[in-house]
Amino acid sequence: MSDRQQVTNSRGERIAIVAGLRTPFAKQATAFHGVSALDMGKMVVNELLSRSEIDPQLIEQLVYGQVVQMPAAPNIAREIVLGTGMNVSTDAYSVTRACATSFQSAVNVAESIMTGNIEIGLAGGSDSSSVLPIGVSKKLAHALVDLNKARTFKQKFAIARRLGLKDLMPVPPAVAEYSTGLSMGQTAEQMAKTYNISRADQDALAHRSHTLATETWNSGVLQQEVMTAHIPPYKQFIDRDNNIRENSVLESYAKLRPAFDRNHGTVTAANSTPLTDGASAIILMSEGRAKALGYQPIGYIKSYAFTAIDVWQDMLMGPSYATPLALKRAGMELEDLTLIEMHEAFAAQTLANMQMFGSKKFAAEKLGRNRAIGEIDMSKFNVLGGSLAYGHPFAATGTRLITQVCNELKRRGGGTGLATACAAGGLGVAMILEVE
Ligand SMILES: CC(=O)SCCNC(=O)CCNC(=O)[C@H](O)C(C)(C)COP(=O)(O)OP(=O)(O)OC[C@H]1O[C@@H](n2cnc3c(N)ncnc32)[C@H](O)[C@@H]1OP(=O)(O)O
Repeated sequence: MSDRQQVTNSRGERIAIVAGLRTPFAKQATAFHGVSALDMGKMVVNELLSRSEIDPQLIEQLVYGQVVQMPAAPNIAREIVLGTGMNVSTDAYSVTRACATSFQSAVNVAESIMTGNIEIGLAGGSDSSSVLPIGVSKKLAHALVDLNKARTFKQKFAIARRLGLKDLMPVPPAVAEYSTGLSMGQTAEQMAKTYNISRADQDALAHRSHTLATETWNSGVLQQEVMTAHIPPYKQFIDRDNNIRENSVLESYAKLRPAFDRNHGTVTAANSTPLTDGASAIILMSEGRAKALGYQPIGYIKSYAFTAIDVWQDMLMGPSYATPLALKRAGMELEDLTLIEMHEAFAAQTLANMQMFGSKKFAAEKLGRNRAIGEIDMSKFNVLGGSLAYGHPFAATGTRLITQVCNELKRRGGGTGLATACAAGGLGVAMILEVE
C-alpha cells in the first residue's frame, strides 16, 4: 500500500471546503443556558445555508455529531435536517469520536464524495454543557425498573426501602474516561508531571492564547466565520465568544488553586479549557461541483489520519501520533507547513505534545522514525489563539479548527495548514488543509 493518501474522487477532483461557520462559543450556563446542542446545531446549519446561498435541495448528506448525547434526539444529524429548511430526503446520520467528533463528520462526508456516492454534503458538531442528560444513581435506576414490575404495595414498599437519600441525588455526566474513571483534568495533571511542565509555562501558554484571541476578535476577521446567535425567545443574542479574557494579566493566573490535584497540581481553571456551549459546520463538495456552482472554496483536504493509544497514562497525546501520519500521507514534513493549529484541551497537554514533536527519542521509540516530527515554529503555531481562550464545545471544535485554518491561510496568501487534536479514549486526529 502506498504511504500517500489520495483525497480525490474518481475524476481526480479534490475535496473542497466551500464554507464554514460557527456560533460564538459560550461558557457553561451563560449565553446558551437552556439552549440544547440540537438547537445550536440547527442555528448554525440554517445560517450557513443562508450565507452560502446554496439551494438546500442540493445537499445530499449531513453528518453531524455531539459528545454529550441528548437521549431524546440520539440522531442529532437527522433532527437538524428535519428542523431546518433542508430537503427531507437528505441522508443524515450522527457520529461520535469525543473531541475529534467533527473531524470525523468532515471525513465521513469527504469519503462519501471520494467514493462518488455524493457530490455535496454538510458536516459539523455541536455540544451543550448547559443542557445535560442528568441521570440517576445506579441504585435508583435499578429500583425504578423493579418498581415498574412490582404488583403489590408491599413489594413496592420493600423496593423503596432499599434506597438511601444519596441514591436520590441527580447524577450529571462526567468529563471522564469510562474505562479508567480518570477525568480529562487528571490526565492533564499526569502529563504535566510526566513531561515536567511547569505551572509558569502552562499559564504563559494560556495567557498567549487569550491575548491572541482578543487581538483576532478586535481585528474583525472572525465575523466571517462566527454568526450572531439569537437566543430563544429572541430577546438576547451573543455575537462574540465569551470565555476570552480581553484583559488577560499573567500575574493573576498564578493566584488560582489547582483544579484537579488540590495539593500537588498545576492544572487550574485558567490553563484548562472551560466547559463550553457551541456549534459549528462546514459545506464540502467535489472540486468540480464547487466550480460548476460558482463557489470559490476556502480550502481543500490534502490528507488526514486518526490514531489511538492506551488510556491509563498521558492519553491526550493524539497530535504527536496523528500528525506524522497525516504528514506522511501528504508527502510533507512539519517544516513545509504554513500554519500549525493544535487543539488546546489543557496547556499541559498542548505543551507535552509540543515537546514530543521535537523529541528524537519519542520519534524513535513510539513512532519508529529516525528523526523527530519537528520543532514547532511559534510564529506558525495557534496564531489566532486556541481552545484555551475560545473554549471547547467538544463536538464543535473540529470544524471550528478546519474553518479557522483555511480562512487564516487564505489571508496569508495560501499554503498548507495542520489542524490536530487529542480526544478522550486515547484518540488523535490530524488533517492537512491546502489553500490557494
Ligand atoms: C480532548 C479534550 O479536549 S479533553 C478536555 C475536555 N474538557 C474538560 O475536561 C473541561 C475542563 N475544565 C473544567 O472542568 C472546568 O473549566 C474547571 C474545573 C477547570 C474550572 O471550572 P470552574 O471552577 O467552574 O471555573 P471558573 O470559570 O469558575 O473559574 C474559576 C476561577 O478562575 C478564574 N479564572 C479562570 N480563568 C482565568 C484566567 N485566565 N485568568 C485569571 N483568572 C481566571 C475565574 O475568574 C474564577 O475565579 P472566581 O472563582 O474568583 O470567580
